[in-house]
Amino acid sequence: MNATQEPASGPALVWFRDDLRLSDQPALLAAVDSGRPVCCVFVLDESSEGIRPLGGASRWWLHQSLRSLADDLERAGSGLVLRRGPAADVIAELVGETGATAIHWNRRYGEAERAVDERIKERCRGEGLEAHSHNASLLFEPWEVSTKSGSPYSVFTPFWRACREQRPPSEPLPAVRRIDGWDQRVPSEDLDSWRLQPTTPDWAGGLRETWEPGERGAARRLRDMVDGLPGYAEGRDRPDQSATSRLSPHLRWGEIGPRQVWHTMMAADDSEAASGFLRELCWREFAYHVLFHHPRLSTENLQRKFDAFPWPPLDEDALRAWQQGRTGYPLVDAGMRELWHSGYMHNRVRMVTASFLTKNLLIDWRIGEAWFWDTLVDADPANNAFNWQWVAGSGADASPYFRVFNPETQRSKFDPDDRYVASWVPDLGTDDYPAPLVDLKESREAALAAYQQVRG
Ligand SMILES: Cc1cc2nc3c(=O)[nH]c(=O)nc-3n(C[C@H](O)[C@H](O)[C@H](O)COP(=O)(O)OP(=O)(O)OC[C@H]3O[C@@H](n4cnc5c(N)ncnc54)[C@H](O)[C@@H]3O)c2cc1C
Repeated sequence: MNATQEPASGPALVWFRDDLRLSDQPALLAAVDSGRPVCCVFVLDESSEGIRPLGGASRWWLHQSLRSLADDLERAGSGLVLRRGPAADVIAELVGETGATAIHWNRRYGEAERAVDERIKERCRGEGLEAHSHNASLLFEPWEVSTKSGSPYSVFTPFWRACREQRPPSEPLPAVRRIDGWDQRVPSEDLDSWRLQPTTPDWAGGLRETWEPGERGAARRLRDMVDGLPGYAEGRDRPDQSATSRLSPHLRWGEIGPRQVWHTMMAADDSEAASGFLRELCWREFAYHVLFHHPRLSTENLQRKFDAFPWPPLDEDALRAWQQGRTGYPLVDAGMRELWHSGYMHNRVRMVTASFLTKNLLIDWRIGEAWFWDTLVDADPANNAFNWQWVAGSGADASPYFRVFNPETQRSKFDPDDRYVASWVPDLGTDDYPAPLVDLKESREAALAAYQQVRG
């Protein structure tokens, strides 16, 4: 960074990350309120140590979301500078190029991301620049909720109770409508040159027809959810109904913040239904709480005794059948095909497909987590690994090891008329549909025998 710049003359940098919105956007609002001109930037960082590369569906989403953010910023009076590279170096270069005197960002909670932020903060301190971090993506930050003895929660229900007993999450901040944008041009890369979208083959048709990435799409989903709130409690477990919000990718990229969701729901007429919905939203908070305290969540068993789990050698054919939705179990296949087509899968079906992979096929949960990471539009650093470990039994407040979801029982319970299955598995009942890959009873018993070895 160039310490010879006149301190007061430079802009405030706003570094966008998982917070691609203009409303309830503390970093942006603080920069605007500081009275300095504002230079908005997004850095595609695929090379800092420990940063996990984005999956394919997330890359697609990010492309659309950045386009939408750039349009919204332009309407408000600012450009969006796009750069690629190790974030700490890129931000340092930008400070040098613009003479920025302050940097604002919203906090992230992964270990590698925090290390990058810390490096930048240290540099700023050394050079007399202001570095301000804010909370945009959680209701309660991981260090704000703890047990009476001061330790992190490892069980959800007391965590949820503690969240409710805390002061309510603060009100969302007003949307930024006018930005005094930094008018001296700095080079920006072309979004298309980042190749976040597939070209040939173009597998994103299903994503395009299903989603509207960006802040407007997120607000629309929230409005629809308020209208659908009365049906949530009963319908949320039913993949054949559209009872859930589908806010997850919007929350993942911060096109909407949880404070906005919380307060909108609290203002809704049906407080009981709202509370049921907010409980689910707090699973997201809990996953981040766990990620913060167990940074290797996507690679290490939370319960270390599971390190001794006797995973057999990987059966590549079985894995491929699961990925392609050709296991011969219609609910599993419907979920995996929905995922491939739309980048989404209903929560109940995620649990069933994950249980089938880890327990009926005895394939390591990390392999399933990686597939979801690549294919989900909501692939989330906390929620994905947290839930995989929950299903596998190795995680926090996890499903007990002996709980093996039976995909046929789940199908008759949660998709009683086969409407969901029929919409994704049109070949069911034809000669093209595969025979069952494994016997449910035998594979369940094999799983239980393997799990017995790590009980203790
Ligand atoms: C194996 C597996 C992997 C998963 N991977 C992800 C992931 O990568 N990203 C992700 O956002 N969710 C993940 N989930 C959690 C859950 O399936 C999705 O959040 C939910 O299906 C999103 O749909 P929705 O927005 O309509 O949910 P709604 O029912 O409308 O819930 C509202 C919001 O609450 C949060 N939420 C709901 N359920 C959970 C949960 N079990 N854990 C954490 N947060 C929750 C989400 O942010 C969601 O958008 C996973 C679940 C399983 C079983």
